[in-house]
Amino acid sequence: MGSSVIHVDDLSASYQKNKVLENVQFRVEEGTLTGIVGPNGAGKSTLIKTMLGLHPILTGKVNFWGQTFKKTKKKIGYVPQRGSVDWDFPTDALDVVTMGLYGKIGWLRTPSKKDKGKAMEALDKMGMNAYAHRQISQLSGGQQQRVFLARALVQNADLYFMDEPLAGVDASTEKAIMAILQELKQQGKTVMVVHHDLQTVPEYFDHVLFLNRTVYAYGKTDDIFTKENIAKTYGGNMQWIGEGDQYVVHTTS
Ligand SMILES: Nc1ncnc2c1ncn2[C@@H]1O[C@H](COP(=O)(O)OP(=O)(O)OP(=O)(O)O)[C@@H](O)[C@H]1O
Repeated sequence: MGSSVIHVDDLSASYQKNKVLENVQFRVEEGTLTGIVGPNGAGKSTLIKTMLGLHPILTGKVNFWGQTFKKTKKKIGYVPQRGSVDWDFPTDALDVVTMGLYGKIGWLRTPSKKDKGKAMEALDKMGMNAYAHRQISQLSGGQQQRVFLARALVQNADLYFMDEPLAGVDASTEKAIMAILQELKQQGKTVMVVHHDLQTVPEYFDHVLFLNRTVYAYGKTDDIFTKENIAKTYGGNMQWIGEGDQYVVHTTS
């Protein structure tokens, strides 16, 4: 059994006076692949941002390997929501991926040939080597997402947070991204992914975090991905059809 990588205790966060996270509490074991699910506005993005020091903590504590984020941030990778990034920034795909190495090579150093080689390798892995010198604004949404994944790969972190990497991508990109997530897990890395499609949760994730302002359930998908937990987290808006491992979930509003 792996040891706990993430400890979140009594975490709350707000925007002005609007508390959007309250008493959030969970532990995540090393080498797990967790899907973070919950309705729109549940606080999934805010949870990640708060854990990574991008949004202030109102109360509570977040630890990685028993230490603060500041002390461990080099071991942590983050893939933000595609919509939150300025894609008009004039840079090409290779540069975006090379930036993933900056934690290691330092901001002031010009990337070496070897660094560029590593970045090319990651682009290749995501099927994007032909687009290395394409401006990022001229890539499709799915291609931008692949570039982001390549950037996370070169960072070679031990823990990854990804905010909806599968949103708006086609079936082949979804497959490519899931293969990478599985590979990271096989390497013993810990991955947390905000995910919207409840139907694919049992196939994609070994753990699931049900979030709606607070944690409704966290644990092994086999144990806690139940009709009851979905109903609790989503209110009356979800309908469960089928039995056993037939997960067919419909939004009714
Ligand atoms: N910058 C902001 N200023 C004010 N309120 C915000 C801001 N960002 C998010 N919120 C609010 O905080 C709550 C949680 O938002 P968050 O984006 O974390 O939810 P989410 O679960 O990621 O949603 P979605 O699934 O729709 O992406 C929402 O009510 C949202 O309106």
